Amino acid sequence: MPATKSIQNFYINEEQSIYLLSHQDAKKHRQWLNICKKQLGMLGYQQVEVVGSGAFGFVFAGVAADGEEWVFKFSRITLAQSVRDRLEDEAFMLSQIHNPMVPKFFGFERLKKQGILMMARAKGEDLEKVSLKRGRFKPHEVVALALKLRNVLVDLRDHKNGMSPQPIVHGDIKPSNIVWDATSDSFALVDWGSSVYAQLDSDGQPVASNIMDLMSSDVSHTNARMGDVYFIGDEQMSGAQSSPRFDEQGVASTLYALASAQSCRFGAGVIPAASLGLPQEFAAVIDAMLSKDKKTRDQAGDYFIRNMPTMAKAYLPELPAKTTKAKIPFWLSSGPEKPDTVVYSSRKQFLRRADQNQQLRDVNDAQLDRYYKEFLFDTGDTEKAFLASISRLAKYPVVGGLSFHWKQESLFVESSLILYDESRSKAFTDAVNAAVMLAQGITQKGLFKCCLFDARQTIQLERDGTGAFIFENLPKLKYDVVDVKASEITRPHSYFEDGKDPDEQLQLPKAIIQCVFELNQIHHTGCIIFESLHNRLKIHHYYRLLDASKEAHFKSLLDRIMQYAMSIQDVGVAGFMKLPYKNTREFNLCERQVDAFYPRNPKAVLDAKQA
Ligand SMILES: Nc1ncnc2c1ncn2[C@@H]1O[C@H](COP(=O)(O)OP(=O)(O)OP(=O)(O)O)[C@@H](O)[C@H]1O
Repeated sequence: MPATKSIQNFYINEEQSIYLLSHQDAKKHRQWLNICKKQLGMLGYQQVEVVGSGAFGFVFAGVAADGEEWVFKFSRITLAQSVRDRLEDEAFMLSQIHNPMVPKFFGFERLKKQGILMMARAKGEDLEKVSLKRGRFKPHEVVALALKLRNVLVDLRDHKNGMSPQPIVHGDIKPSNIVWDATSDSFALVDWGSSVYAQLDSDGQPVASNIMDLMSSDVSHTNARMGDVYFIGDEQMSGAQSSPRFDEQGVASTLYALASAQSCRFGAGVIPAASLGLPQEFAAVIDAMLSKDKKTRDQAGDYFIRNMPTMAKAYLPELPAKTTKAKIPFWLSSGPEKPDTVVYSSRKQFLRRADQNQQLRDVNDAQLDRYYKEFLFDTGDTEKAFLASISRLAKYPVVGGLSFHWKQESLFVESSLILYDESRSKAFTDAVNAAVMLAQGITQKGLFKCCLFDARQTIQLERDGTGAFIFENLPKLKYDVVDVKASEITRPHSYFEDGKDPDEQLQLPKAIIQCVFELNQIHHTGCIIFESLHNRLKIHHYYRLLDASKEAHFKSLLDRIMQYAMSIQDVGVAGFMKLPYKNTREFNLCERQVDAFYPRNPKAVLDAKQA
């Protein structure tokens, strides 16, 4: 497609809420997205839209003049050249695969440093998005998907170069890389950026598909690429030679994540597949595929490939849905605009504790978020799964706070969560429950807290050359008012006073602390985080006043906090969170959730229900 030559100067920013970028960066980011859209429009593509973004790129879609739907994948220009070159490798692998489950390759262009991969658009939505909307997938859905994925694995293993076997490894199978169309029930496997020709077959024997491989002296080295560390198996993680086993692992992780409403594989020790109401044989295979023991994993993988067609024939009618109760309460709220949720947590401290090799010691805050995935290596699986479950909560339009306190034999959870989309209640309940169950599986004593706020409301003030803040009118801290029954107001409520957080290095002016102390006398929930940088100050916050009679006082305190914030000179982060009641819920620690399988005789269950 030579016409793409006119697309120039693409720059894609780091992935974060656009509302947290500086005003200038946000403007640049929007401008670039608009340039992309406009350029694609000028090339004759219509209905151009952003359909996805990942760690490596940005994905646009548009409809060509002949009605065909195209996808354009741009690599992030901020990444190292070697990483950006992967887009060309991805284009090559995609061009090699001809499978109804893989989008057709259209072309690859390089414009200055910017690569653009063009391919057919897969119909539908990726399964991570579907999972966030629906919560736990139903047993028959998981089993049907398992059969489809098993068939893809077989196709990839059977790939040939002419007459010689040349198995392909996708290397990054996970929910967000599977696009599903509900109407036609069609699936597509996207993102071939980690794909390679397998070096070993599933029995661990070298694959010598061409003479070059045989002559290569480098056969002991891996050609494998890193997939998403939340989904790949142990061998791919540890740099073993590439083999079809990698994708078996991706498939097992994907099925597990969708069945359990999580965004990773690491929770399987605490919330095993055997506890998810799946058919017993199927659950056992998934748990064994996720096992720590290679032999068990491989045997289960073989069993999965061999027996999935039979397992998928089982009669799995949808059973009357039991309403799942949220283990911790949340409130529903509606508003004209949904929050763009960002989570701010004490996970750095939490991670540092689990970081035995002390690799995190020298990492500053901003970097830590970026390198977070890489630093997961030394953390325990359940801790990883717990942190991933908290990140999953932030994918919902929600504000609030959570505090998990592990003491002796119990876990205490204080919470205040407000969800701004009723249609997501069920899915959010599943996500919250997964977070609590994972927390129950953590044995180390300690405290973890997080605030979820709306990045759209974040106040940003730039400093001038002297360090003074630039503004015409001092922005105001916003709040909602919800008048709670008087009887509830008398209940004791907690304040965020658990000592100094080592992650919060910012020294706040005493006057601010005094105001926060006074605020604490008024019944409310909320959080405020001051993030002071050299050139600007960000104030993330949400406030919900629960005693309308105190509004005047409440408002004046918030105004005073803003005034005193103008004297912040120090650099760092500090914050306060206020939850409505102390120790909202107490849970037993629980190493592993109990077994729960799909009934052996579902008809009997249905008949009993009808009777
Ligand atoms: N051909 C396609 N058709 C439809 N949607 C697509 C297609 N390719 C990508 N997408 C969408 O774009 C998203 C991001 O694409 P992709 O996974 O290729 O990017 P990435 O930067 O490599 O992501 P990651 O960091 O997750 O590896 C996908 O999750 C999917 O929703």
